[in-house]
Amino acid sequence: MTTLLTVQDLSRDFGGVRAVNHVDFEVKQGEILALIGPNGAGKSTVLNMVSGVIPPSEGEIRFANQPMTRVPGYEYAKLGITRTFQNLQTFDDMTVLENVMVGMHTKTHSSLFSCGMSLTTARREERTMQERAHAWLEKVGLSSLASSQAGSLPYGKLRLMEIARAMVAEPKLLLLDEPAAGLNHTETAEMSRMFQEIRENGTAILLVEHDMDMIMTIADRIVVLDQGSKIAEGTPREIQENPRVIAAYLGTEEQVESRG
Ligand SMILES: Nc1ncnc2c1ncn2[C@@H]1O[C@H](COP(=O)(O)OP(=O)(O)OP(=O)(O)O)[C@@H](O)[C@H]1O
Repeated sequence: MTTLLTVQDLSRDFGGVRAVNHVDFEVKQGEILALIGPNGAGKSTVLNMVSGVIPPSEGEIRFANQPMTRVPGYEYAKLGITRTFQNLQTFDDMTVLENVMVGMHTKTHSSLFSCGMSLTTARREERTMQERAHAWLEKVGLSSLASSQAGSLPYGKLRLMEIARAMVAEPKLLLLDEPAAGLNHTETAEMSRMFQEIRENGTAILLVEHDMDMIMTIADRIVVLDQGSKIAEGTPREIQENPRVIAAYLGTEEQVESRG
C-alpha cells in the first residue's frame, strides 16, 4: 500500500512542557490508523500538527510526498486533508445543508464578484455543491434534516453533520478527533460502519478515540502514545496484548499482573 502521510521525529513543546516527543508513524492509502493513549498523552497535539492547526517544534510531516511544514492551514483541504474537532465547530444559525456546504469552499472558485464568473457558471456550481452536500447528508442519515437549523440538532447528529462536512471536500485523508465522544452505543456502531465505508471508498482515516470497542473494530493499525512518546504500534490484537500498553492504561505492569 502506498504511504499517504509520513510523520517523522515529530515533537511539540508548550513552554516548558514537551507534549509530543519524537513521534514517527505512517498512514497508508485507504487504511484506518488509530492514535490512542491515556489522557494527556499528546494525541490531539499530534492531530493539530498533522492538520496544520499548530506547527511542530521539531520534525517533519509529509503528505503525498510533499513536506507540509510550510503549508498554511487553509490550504490543507485543497491538498486532500480535512478534519473534525473534539469540540464541535458548527454554525448554529445556519441550516444543516449550509453547514455541510461550508466544507466545499476550497473546491469551488472564488466569489462571483472577485473572479468575474458568469451568473450561469456560478449557479451551476452552487447546484453541484448542493447536490454533493445532499448526497453526503444521505450517507450520514441526515437527509430529512437538511433544512433544519443546526442549532436545533442533538449532539449525536451534529457529529454526523461534521463528518459530512469533512467528506464533501473529497479528502484523501480524514482526521477525526474523538468522533464517538458523547454518542450512545447505537450511534457509535452506526458511525463505525460509516468509517468502514469511507475507507472502502479509498479515503484513509487517522482517528483519535477513547472508545476501545470502536478502535478494536475498525482500526487496521494502532499507534499508542504515552506522555508524548510512542510506546507501541501494531494491529488491534498486538496492541491489546502489549504489556507496555496495558501498563500505560492501567498503571504499572506489576499492578496489572496482580489484578490477575
Ligand atoms: N495549548 C496548550 N498549551 C499548553 N499545554 C498544552 C496545550 N495543548 C496541550 N497541552 C499539554 O500537552 C499535553 C498533551 O495534551 P493533548 O491534549 O495533546 O493530549 P491528549 O492525548 O489529546 O489528551 P486527551 O485524551 O485528554 O484529550 C498535556 O500535558 C496538555 O496539558
